[in-house]
Amino acid sequence: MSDAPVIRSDVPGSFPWAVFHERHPRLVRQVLDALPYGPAERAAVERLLVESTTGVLEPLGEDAPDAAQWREWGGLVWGRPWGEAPFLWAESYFYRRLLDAIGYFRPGAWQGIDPFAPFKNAELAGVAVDEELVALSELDALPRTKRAEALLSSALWGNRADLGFQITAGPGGPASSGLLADDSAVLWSELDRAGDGRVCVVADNAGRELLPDLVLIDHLLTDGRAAEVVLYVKPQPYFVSDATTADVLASVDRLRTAPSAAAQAVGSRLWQALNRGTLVLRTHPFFCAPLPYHDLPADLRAELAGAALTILKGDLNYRRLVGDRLWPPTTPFAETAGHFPSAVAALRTLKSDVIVGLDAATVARLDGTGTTWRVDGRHAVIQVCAGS
Ligand SMILES: O=P(O)(O)OC[C@@]1(O)O[C@H](CO)[C@@H](O)[C@@H]1O
Repeated sequence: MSDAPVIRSDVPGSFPWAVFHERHPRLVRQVLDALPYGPAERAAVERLLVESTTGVLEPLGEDAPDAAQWREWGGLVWGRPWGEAPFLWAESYFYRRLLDAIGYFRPGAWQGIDPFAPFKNAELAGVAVDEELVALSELDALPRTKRAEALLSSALWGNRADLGFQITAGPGGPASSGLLADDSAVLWSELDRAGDGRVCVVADNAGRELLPDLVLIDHLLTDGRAAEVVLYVKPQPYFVSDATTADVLASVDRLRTAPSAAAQAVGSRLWQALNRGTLVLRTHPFFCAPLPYHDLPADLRAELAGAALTILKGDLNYRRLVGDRLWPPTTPFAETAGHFPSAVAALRTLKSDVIVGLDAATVARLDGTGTTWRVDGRHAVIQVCAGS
């Protein structure tokens, strides 16, 4: 076990503290403004905000379908201030309790209604998406290697389009300033080595991140880099814009009806791939669990073990892969990701304190800038832990 400190949200002024005390209050206002929830839901959401900033962790009611599971996942945290729980745990539980507050799992009018759908829909409908999809037609003219690089890059930087992050950083966030680690050559060689195996993609955000992810998946399938792609999505709304099955369907539809022949062709091929079973959508409750991937349950571990490569998208998946700890940033990536059941690639823009696999000169340069480089979304990594 590592002795790197587990990140918590009880240090005023820290990034995790700001998530609870600045990001969540804004998020809650936006959720309550976006849908006409009644007095009971509104009061429950307000109570959650007070509990999660100044109160102690209360378990789910016994009538919740996953109450027993969460009691077990919580272990000794119940009755403790939220900030004393691991940040990863507490943040995940916040989203579960938000669904509880708005009646997502309770029989009634709000059952199954995604509280984040208004934001996701607005993003998907935006003209910026049309412009991005029109640009797809330029890719056909590129040589194979350049096309693959461009698709990987847009799937990577698409991770900035995370609606939770934008609540505090503003739309689009600051301009990007580059890759801090780039194992993309290893990623492509892992795919080539595996020939026509199965590639798993663990999705992150819907909308402007999922669209380039889907275009990359189409490339893997049509370019002979994967015989089958399994796309894992969340079983329920989570971390604001995380993709669910409904979001994948909306994105495929957006592609098929886009004002760009190239985008329409991608959308049609993905539809056919779903029909044929070369593209498979899957989910698992563990994708909304408050735990690191080190604790993968046996069934999901076995499923992922069969992959030639698993691509994990985004910041939260990165935190779950390497462990949500204040690692020395020069800790080798393989030391923290080697437990994963298949070769694994992380495509992540930096939006939280966790980082590994950097060289000392890069860390010194970034620290010397005096910026919030670990959390401001301007930097990214492509890190790969190859299979044996
Ligand atoms: O996983 P994603 O969408 O890339 O990022 C999730 C995120 O916005 O939420 C967490 C803080 O709330 C951080 O891990 C990160 O900033």
